[in-house]
Amino acid sequence: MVMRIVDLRSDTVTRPTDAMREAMASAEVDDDVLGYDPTARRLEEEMAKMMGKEAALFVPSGTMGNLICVMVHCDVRGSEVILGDTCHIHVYENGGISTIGGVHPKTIRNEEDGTMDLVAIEAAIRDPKGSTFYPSTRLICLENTHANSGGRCLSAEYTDRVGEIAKRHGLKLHVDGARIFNASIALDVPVHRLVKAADSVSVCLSKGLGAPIGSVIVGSQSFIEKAKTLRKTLGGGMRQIGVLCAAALVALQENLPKLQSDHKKTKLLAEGLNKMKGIRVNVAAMETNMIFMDMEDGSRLTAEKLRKSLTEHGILVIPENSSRIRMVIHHQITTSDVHYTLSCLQQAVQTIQEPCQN
Ligand SMILES: Cc1ncc(COP(=O)(O)O)c(C=O)c1O
Ligand SMILES: C[C@@H](O)[C@H](N)C(=O)O
Repeated sequence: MVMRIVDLRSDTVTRPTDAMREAMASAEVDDDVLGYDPTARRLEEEMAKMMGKEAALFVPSGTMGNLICVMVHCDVRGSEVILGDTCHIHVYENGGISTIGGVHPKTIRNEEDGTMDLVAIEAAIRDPKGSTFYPSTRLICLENTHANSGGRCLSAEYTDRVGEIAKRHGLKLHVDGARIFNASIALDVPVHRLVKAADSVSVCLSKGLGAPIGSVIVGSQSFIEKAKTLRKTLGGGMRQIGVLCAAALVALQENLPKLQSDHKKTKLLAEGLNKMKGIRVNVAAMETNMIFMDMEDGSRLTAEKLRKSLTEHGILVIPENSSRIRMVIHHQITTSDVHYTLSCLQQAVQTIQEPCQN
């Protein structure tokens, strides 16, 4: 029996559309190491223009995009980067900025809305006079949207303020913009305005945009030239990458306009979940395409029990911890999938909480 699958694990799970596969098959390609791949060049020019930066570079993943950006900015031994304690670079990238980049992380608590307190940022900057003992601060990293706070958006004004702090202290600013397009749509602010203060941005093509692979980093011409060399050093120099970039160009065309509806489906799901006994969702905080669904104390509900029950109905989710499940909406989740998820979850909640009545 073919089971209905509703994959809410992440927005990284989308399958390439037929249009993407056709574009991949017919992509114009060349060797992007010996020269440049024409389709990659088209994507990079398009992304640089959209982000309001001089140049762009296709990279195999967001993790490599962030690593390259941090390493280009922090190219002096003993460098330190200020970043959030729950940001992706610090939590999910295997400590690559340290193990490979030799860069020291200085974490600051991420607030519930994904920001870091501006006073705390400035206070964390090392005093250059203390260089006998201290690493030297060279970079501040932000993440927009901020995944571990549930896809919360950082405003352009907040990013500008962090940029002013960076400039005042001769530092650079990197934005992990894996889901920057979600922030742009949710805030109704063009992406180039959101990242105006940033010296570099890493943008995922493989998340809400639905491309099968890859990210693009953007920055100044000289920054991207250094980034290209470092990409090769890290083993990311790729040959006929037009096959991949062609899919990303289709994704920009096809799926960028769908992000608004992803957010609408997220709200529909969040509001439905929040009505269930023993379940809590901070609906107002679900600003983009992610939901954190919390189980109330004493509700007999656990993330594992609900995950197991949902999986039996073909609904795939990832628990954040024993009493929280994350659900991520993407363009291959339909409104009917949202209603199906709500009805399966209602049934599971009922069964777990009132076993004797079933
Ligand atoms: C905020 C954020 N930054 C960076 C990444 C890394 O992207 P990738 O999985 O392509 O390495 C992810 C997740 O995938 C992410 O959620
Ligand atoms: C887990 C993390 O690496 C991924 N970016 C996600 O949000 O699914």
